[in-house]
Amino acid sequence: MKGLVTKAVGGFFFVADEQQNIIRTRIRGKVKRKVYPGDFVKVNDAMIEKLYPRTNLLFRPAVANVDQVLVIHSIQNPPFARKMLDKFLIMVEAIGVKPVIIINKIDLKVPDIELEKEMKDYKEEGYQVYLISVKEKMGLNELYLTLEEKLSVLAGPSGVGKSSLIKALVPEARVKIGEVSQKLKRGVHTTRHVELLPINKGGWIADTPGFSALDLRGILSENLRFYFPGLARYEGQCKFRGCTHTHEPGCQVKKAVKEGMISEKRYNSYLNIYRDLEEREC
Ligand SMILES: Nc1nc2c(ncn2[C@@H]2O[C@H](COP(=O)(O)OP(=O)(O)OP(=O)(O)O)[C@@H](O)[C@H]2O)c(=O)[nH]1
Ligand SMILES: [Zn+2]
Repeated sequence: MKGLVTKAVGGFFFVADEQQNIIRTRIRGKVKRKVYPGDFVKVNDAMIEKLYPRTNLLFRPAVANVDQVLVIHSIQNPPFARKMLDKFLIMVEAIGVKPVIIINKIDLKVPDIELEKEMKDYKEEGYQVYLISVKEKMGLNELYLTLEEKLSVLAGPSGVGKSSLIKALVPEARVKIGEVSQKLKRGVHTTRHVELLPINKGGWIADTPGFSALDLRGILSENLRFYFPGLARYEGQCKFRGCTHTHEPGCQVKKAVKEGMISEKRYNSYLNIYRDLEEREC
């Protein structure tokens, strides 16, 4: 059978079939490459015989074949911060995985934030945006649908509700199993093993969130424009090849900002982060 590795621990690999039934396997010595959660493998007699090629491999958490990263922020506690959200989006874009924006805690009333308006820019740029409250179970059904048939990883700053969301999404019994095995593991190992948890109709979510700390190391200012979909659309249309859309004459991006085709806030965010990166590169 072809299966999905959900967890690798102590020389064992837990592999799920299409119905999300999980069996414990070992691996044949002839499979030389390291196998990660998210990998597709061929299993015979509870032995992994083959590793299928992967589309990507994330680090921290180490998960293969990630379909989307759910970038979660909260409206309050911690307060919503656009620059922070933009940086998370850049990180996900840079690894070539699709980001999905989630704003949590919409049950908290914040008079000076018009969330719908704030999110309009992102939607126009092509991002899926979900406004939810894990606490009040608002918006979760809609979110559920985007998780079908996909492997998702959560990312976002501390305290925004990542663990709460995972618990809300994964059926009760499965979470309990996860918690028990977590306790058992702690006694034996100190390392944290990523586990993929089944959600719905072939959907999986990693129980360990990705990069909660933010740094854009490895991202060059000259490449930043590719990680803003609204700007990337104009690639090759400016007067100068490799135009960074910052100071060059004949820039179609700047023109589009003036004409209201590109969100001014998003463009300013680009300039702001561009300068941060440039400063670091000096
Ligand atoms: N008001 C409100 N509080 C929430 C909601 N979701 C989560 N919280 C609370 O926010 C706090 C942080 O939630 P966690 O799920 O631990 O957040 P996290 O992102 O996993 O945090 P880290 O583990 O630090 O990365 C907890 O006190 C939750 O009860 C929500 O929808 N509304
Ligand atoms: Zn330009």
